[in-house]
Amino acid sequence: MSAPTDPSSTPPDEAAPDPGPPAGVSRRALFGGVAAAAVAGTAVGLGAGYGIGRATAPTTSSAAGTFAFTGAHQAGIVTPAQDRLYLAAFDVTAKDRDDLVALLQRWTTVAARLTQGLSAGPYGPASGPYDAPPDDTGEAADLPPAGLTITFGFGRTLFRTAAGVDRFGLADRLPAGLIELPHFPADNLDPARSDGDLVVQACADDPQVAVHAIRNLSRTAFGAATIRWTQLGFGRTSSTSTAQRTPRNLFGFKDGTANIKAEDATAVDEHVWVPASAAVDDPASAWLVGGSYLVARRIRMRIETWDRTSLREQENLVGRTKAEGAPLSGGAEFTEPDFDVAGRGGAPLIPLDSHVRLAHPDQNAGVQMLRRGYNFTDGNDALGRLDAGLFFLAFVQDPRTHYVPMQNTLSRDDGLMEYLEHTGSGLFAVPPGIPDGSLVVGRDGTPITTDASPFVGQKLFTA
Ligand SMILES: C=CC1=C(C)c2cc3[nH]c(cc4nc(cc5[nH]c(cc1n2)c(C)c5CCC(=O)O)C(CCC(=O)O)=C4C)c(C)c3C=C
Ligand SMILES: [Fe+2]
Repeated sequence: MSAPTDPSSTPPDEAAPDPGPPAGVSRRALFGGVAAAAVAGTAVGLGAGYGIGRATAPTTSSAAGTFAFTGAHQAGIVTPAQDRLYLAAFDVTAKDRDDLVALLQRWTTVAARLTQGLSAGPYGPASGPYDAPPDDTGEAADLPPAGLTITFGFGRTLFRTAAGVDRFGLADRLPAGLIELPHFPADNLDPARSDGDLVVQACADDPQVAVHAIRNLSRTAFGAATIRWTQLGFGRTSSTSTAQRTPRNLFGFKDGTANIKAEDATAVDEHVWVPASAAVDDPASAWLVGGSYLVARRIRMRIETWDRTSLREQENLVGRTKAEGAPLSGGAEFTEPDFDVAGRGGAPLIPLDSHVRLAHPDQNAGVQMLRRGYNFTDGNDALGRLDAGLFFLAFVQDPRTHYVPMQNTLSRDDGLMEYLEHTGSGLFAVPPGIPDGSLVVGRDGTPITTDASPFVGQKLFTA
């Protein structure tokens, strides 16, 4: 048993900000783990001042596996999709605006620490006052940061409850795009897997790191917010960078081929970030400029039926080959589909009810979305069928133009729908990032936040 720590002692990493370089102390410092030169992936490039920052292009320290927490946009959107997801939607129980702000401040501090490979609190899992619970739960103590990103979003009910109550004085800040999603044909949504006042998306290359993040944020929310629903995901179903290979979904098809890639700055600007012009028409959304909207849909896939479907039918439903992911009109994976090419019988090679035809920008007024979904399996039903599918996540500039029309088309006409059932749903406004250099770190590389520090979504309360 280790010796009790003097409760009156200063937490190890809460010394005054220091202009010297981060000393490379571990998040798991007390277990002698990974060096939190983690912060180095970004801080080294920033020089004196040591803001925890991100350059325009997403940066990571390959050695430490960290993504910067700050930047114009939150990490976890255009940063390369990691292999694992743990997402949690929360209901806010805080009674007033100040308590809500305090929660977001605490979350900002913890997220800044965790993403940089530090423990949730300054003492870590096995130190601090002996008669108090440790300030970190400990299950990630010996693990590397695993590229952890934590992304926060706000649901419509944060601004106005379903009954129309403005709990936090935010009703006049409800962005016009944060709509109540309509009922789509064949939706079978479970309210217990839908909506929420707040959402936290934790992505990492190690599931334990992602779970640790949500657990510690949930713990930090005690008395102010409770978990409403969660979703674990594995095997990302999209690539968000040209450097990534295209993964496969549970139907066995490559997924993410035609996704927006981070390197395509024009497409990202045009389809992902909320532009300044949005605030001209809708001043309530001014705080969201530089942010995005997150659409989350839990889509159960009828795996057993699919597995009894011929390869020909599978390919026709998707509109691409199963092996390579090439369009049925010919070429290789990244060849543009040609929807006009017809087969010998005169029918189009890419069927009219195929998924890629109906989801293609040509059929959707040119809109694109940044898909960032994950596979899931959540056990089985009473008939022994897997409760498995695709947890569809997409970041879009405006769900009214970039999601709802496409989902209506797919739900109505997509042949794939026979094999799908939408069982959960959420729409969240994702605020922009915290400016580079605005969170200070101390000598040991630890973020030091005060009541005056910026916090995620701050503009919602001030702008
Ligand atoms: C509303 C948007 C979409 C939902 C919901 C959706 C569900 C879904 N998709 C697949 C499998 C594939 N989707 C593919 C492409 C694709 N899908 C969407 C949108 C939604 N998918 C778009 C915008 C695109 C790109 C279309 C294009 O520009 O060509 C593909 C092909 C490979 C790829 O480009 O990613 C597959 C395969 C499943 C299984 C699914 C629900 C469970
Ligand atoms: Fe799709």
